[in-house]
Amino acid sequence: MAPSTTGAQGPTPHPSSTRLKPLKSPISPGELSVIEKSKQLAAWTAVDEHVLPDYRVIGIGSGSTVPYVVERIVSQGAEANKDRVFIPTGFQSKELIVSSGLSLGDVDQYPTIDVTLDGADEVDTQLNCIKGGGACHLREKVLAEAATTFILVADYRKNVEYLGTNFKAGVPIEVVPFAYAKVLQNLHQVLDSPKATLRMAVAKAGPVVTDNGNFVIDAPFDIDKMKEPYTIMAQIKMLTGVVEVGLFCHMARAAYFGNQDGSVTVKWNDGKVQEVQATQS
Ligand SMILES: O=C(CO)[C@H](O)[C@H](O)COP(=O)(O)O
Repeated sequence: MAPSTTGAQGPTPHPSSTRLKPLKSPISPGELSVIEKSKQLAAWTAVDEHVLPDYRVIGIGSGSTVPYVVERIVSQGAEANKDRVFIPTGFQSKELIVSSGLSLGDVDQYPTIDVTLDGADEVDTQLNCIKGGGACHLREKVLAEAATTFILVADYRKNVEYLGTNFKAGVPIEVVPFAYAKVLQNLHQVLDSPKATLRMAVAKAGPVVTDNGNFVIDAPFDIDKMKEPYTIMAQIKMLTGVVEVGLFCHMARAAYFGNQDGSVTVKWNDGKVQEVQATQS
């Protein structure tokens, strides 16, 4: 967390901090692409069903769907949000919380969270998911586990039968930097992931460095292994030097997928699947 600066006049607000935003979405629906619209539908529907008036501690995940989660929470109004605290999963969600005028907290202050809403790279029929495309999966998993209810939000492309169907980059694995070569070797030689690679930064020379100062390895596995995500997750997690694995198994209560036709598919952890007409305003 960035330290807050406190002067004689009291705390100095974050430069992008504003008062709570007005009720209406700042983004006109006509300006959104089909994929963006489906992310928004999923996020809004999930917020309407799971961010309840008496909830006080709310976890905010990472990725491109999460801004719509925050947008919808803000639309619940200043009164609904005034006694709430929002816990981020990384730099992006911290900025979102602060710039929306919501109160920021951290999981070490609030180890019990009423609900955490987060995106996913892919979700299977049992609500196992791949996370970590944005390299935030360590904090994301902590906030998922700390939450009484963990909810996934995504567009229709992420709704699959088996993990690894569309998301081919592999399982994101956060590792301590000095152990990365050893873990890569383990993945290549022991866990049958010959294409596992260190994730490299795009606008910086060298590897991606997570919000926790660690590196990320992306490890693709055969579909047969991905059909048993808990097994492969446990095997990876046992490698010394691994901090966290971007496979979230048996954690989500429900997953909301926005569809191209404007409906939302809701998959529940008891196997129930619903098609709902999405929230439009
Ligand atoms: O796990 C994540 C970051 O670590 C994200 O939630 C995941 O990558 C989905 O992001 P997006 O909605 O942008 O596709």
